[in-house]
Amino acid sequence: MHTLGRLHLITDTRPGRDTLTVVAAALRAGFDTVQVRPEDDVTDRAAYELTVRVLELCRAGGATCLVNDRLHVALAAGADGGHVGADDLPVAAARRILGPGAVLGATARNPRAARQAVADGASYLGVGPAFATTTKTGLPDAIGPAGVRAVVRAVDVPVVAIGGVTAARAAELFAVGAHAVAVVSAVNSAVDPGAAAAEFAALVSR
Ligand SMILES: Cc1ncc(COP(=O)(O)OP(=O)(O)O)c(N)n1
Ligand SMILES: Cc1ncsc1CCOP(=O)(O)O
Ligand SMILES: [Mg+2]
Repeated sequence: MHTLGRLHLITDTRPGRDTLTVVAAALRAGFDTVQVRPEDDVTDRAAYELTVRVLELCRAGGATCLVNDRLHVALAAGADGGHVGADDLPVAAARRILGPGAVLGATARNPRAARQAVADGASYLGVGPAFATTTKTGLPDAIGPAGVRAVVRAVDVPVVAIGGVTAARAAELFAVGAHAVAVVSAVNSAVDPGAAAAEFAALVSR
């Protein structure tokens, strides 16, 4: 039984987004994990202040709070852990920084990379892009549910499927063994983020 949540909201700090309002609405709807993911042009000070505010919301809602890339911000704010990918600190170094008890996610797109990330200390894997997305540039082609399944079969830590995930497509990912889904635009860019989040929540409460 995994204690990691099944619905991960990733913050969207791009201009025009009301990050904290979306986080609050998603938590009310049933999201159980928030990953603070400041864009690269966001200062550490602003990233820290955002994390402190998100963490308050997560604590009030019993949710887990993770920070993407900036592990010093995660530690300084007292978040539950962090997430690293190929351009970030290596997984083993991230584990040394966060300590043995923290949640540590690592991006992995194939079974070999997945096994290595787990050996290096990852407690969950972010796997994708599951489907095409425009939220992050420079990504490889989508791996689809079959690619997610290949990673699920290779490791014994929770797999969090990411990339182009909508409520309509999430069921396919759960069906191949993904423990969780992580979403940016499906909730942050929705006209009604709370309603969009509720559609995801309905999938996991069945
Ligand atoms: C759950 C989850 N999976 C994958 C990622 C992507 O991390 P990374 O490859 O380091 O890319 P950036 O998000 O840092 O641009 C993630 N953040 N979360
Ligand atoms: C950060 C990241 N890593 C792989 S896909 C992705 C972005 C996911 O965003 P969306 O849910 O809008 O497709
Ligand atoms: Mg990263």
